[in-house]
Amino acid sequence: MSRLQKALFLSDKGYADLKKAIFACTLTNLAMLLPFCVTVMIFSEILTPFVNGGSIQWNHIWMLWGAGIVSAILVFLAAKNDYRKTYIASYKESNTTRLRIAEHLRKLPMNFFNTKDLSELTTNMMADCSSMESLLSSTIPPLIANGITVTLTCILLAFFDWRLALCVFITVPIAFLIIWLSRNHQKKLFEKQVDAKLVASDQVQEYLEGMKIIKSCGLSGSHFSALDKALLAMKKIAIKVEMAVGVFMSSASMILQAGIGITIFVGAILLTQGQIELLPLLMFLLMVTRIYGPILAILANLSSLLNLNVVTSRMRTLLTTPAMDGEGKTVPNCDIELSHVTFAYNQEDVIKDVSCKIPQGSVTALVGPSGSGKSTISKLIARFWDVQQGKITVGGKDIKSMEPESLMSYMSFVFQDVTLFNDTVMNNIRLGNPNATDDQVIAAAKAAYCDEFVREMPDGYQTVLGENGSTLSGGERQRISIARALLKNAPIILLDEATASLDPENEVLVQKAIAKLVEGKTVIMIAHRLRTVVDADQILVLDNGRLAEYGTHDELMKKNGLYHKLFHIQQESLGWAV
Ligand SMILES: Nc1ncnc2c1ncn2[C@@H]1O[C@H](COP(=O)(O)OP(=O)(O)OP(=O)(O)O)[C@@H](O)[C@H]1O
Repeated sequence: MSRLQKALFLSDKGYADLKKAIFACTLTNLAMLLPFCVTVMIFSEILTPFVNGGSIQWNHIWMLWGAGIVSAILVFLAAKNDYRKTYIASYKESNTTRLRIAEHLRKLPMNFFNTKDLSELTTNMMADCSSMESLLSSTIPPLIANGITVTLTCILLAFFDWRLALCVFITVPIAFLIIWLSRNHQKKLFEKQVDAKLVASDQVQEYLEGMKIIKSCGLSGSHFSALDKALLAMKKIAIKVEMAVGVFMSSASMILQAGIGITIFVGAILLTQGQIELLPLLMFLLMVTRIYGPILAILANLSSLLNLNVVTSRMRTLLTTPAMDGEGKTVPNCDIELSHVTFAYNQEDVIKDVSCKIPQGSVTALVGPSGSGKSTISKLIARFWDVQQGKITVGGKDIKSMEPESLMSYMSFVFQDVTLFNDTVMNNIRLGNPNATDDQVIAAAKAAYCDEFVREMPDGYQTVLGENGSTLSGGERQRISIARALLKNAPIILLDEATASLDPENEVLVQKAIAKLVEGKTVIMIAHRLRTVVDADQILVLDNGRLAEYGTHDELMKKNGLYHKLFHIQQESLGWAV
């Protein structure tokens, strides 16, 4: 893999396309020299009689006109090919990169998402990929193509008159030096700009997410000062970047174009000394006016390329973060065992030396005070995170050795916060099993008591739910998630007491749906209300990350420990109901 391919995170196809784009762009640049050469030749035909005497050769001029038309057609064809090869290929490649990032994200452990927020990842996938897109389409191919064209023109001019050619290019190294020396300053500013954009998009997202609070507390936009500040900072740094780039580019451009003056001056001396004739000198000067455009384009593209690292560093961090690996294993049964499991999200252990067995086909309830680690245990069993000490096995196999996807095929979740996608009801339920037919989806929806409310929607199962299904009630969302789980028909069900915040009518429907879902399955249930767990086969009582006690409801009540205490507190609070 070449350094450029590595630096730009290009796929093999993307790199091959980039090489084709550079070639196509070079062809266009060379083709564009043709009409110019024809113009110079026509000019020379017209001027020759004035300088050397004689008459204008009209047949030559008409032939050159014909050549001009042919060269214009060639330019058109080359530009069309160039456009196809550069822009279309770069859009394809950035699409591939976005999919690659999405695919990689899916395989990353959840602790990666603890350190990144949503807007940073969105920026990674959208803005950084767009910057790469523009590097691939409008920076790298023109940079290399212009480099080749300028070198060829330089050789041509040197053949014509090496002394004048030297005058033309004498300012080029100085212009390059200015851009090169300014690179650190530009890079720092560019980094600040990228950070400011990130902070601003973070603030915009927070502002939109907090709209309910902003409205309910009567806060106007200007009161949301963090957003104000972030947008102002972004504006300021954008102006600074433009000013800095503008100053360096115009200085480089000014020094570069001083080469025309030097060439005219030296040309005039050579003319007076009789070392060059007037007509060749005029032709030379005409060609010189064309050379600085591509060199300036190289300088502009070079400064974008020098900031390549800033654009790619976040993408590099993301794509080089090791994914959760493992083999696509099958397990002989669904017995789950935790042995001496210890886990910390950051520094402090939140699960401490927990060991327990969850036999296949049993119902296990996880209970304990808030923050005791119930959700964490269920997420560790699903391998959202890897444990730091001890191990978790399913069917005797360490889940660390199992590919997350194959482990996930044994599990279904029903959590309180249901995620729905901006898609039809049918497709939202089908997520449980992408291969399910419409009839199977509808059967699962019926079993989860969704059918009735779905049919009342404007387009029934084809109704688009909108952003996270905001038009549905909590109970309806829950039932859709149960329909998904029913469709998946996984042998292990993880339930986060799903009915906690529902009204009685919805609670009955959801409970009935859950009863169908858990039939004959291995169930792990996070319970906040202890009256819902009295029939569980075993209850694991967690206290500050430790397994304080376990047993059936009756056994635990007899122990007179934490469970007994929590149960009584809840019974009493039920009596307080207003
Ligand atoms: N993503 C996270 N990053 C860092 N700390 C976390 C994260 N999720 C949970 N914690 C911390 O881990 C501890 C256990 O949290 P967990 O959610 O597992 O408890 P819980 O018993 O399910 O709580 P609750 O009943 O309130 O839902 C808590 O101290 C919590 O603050």
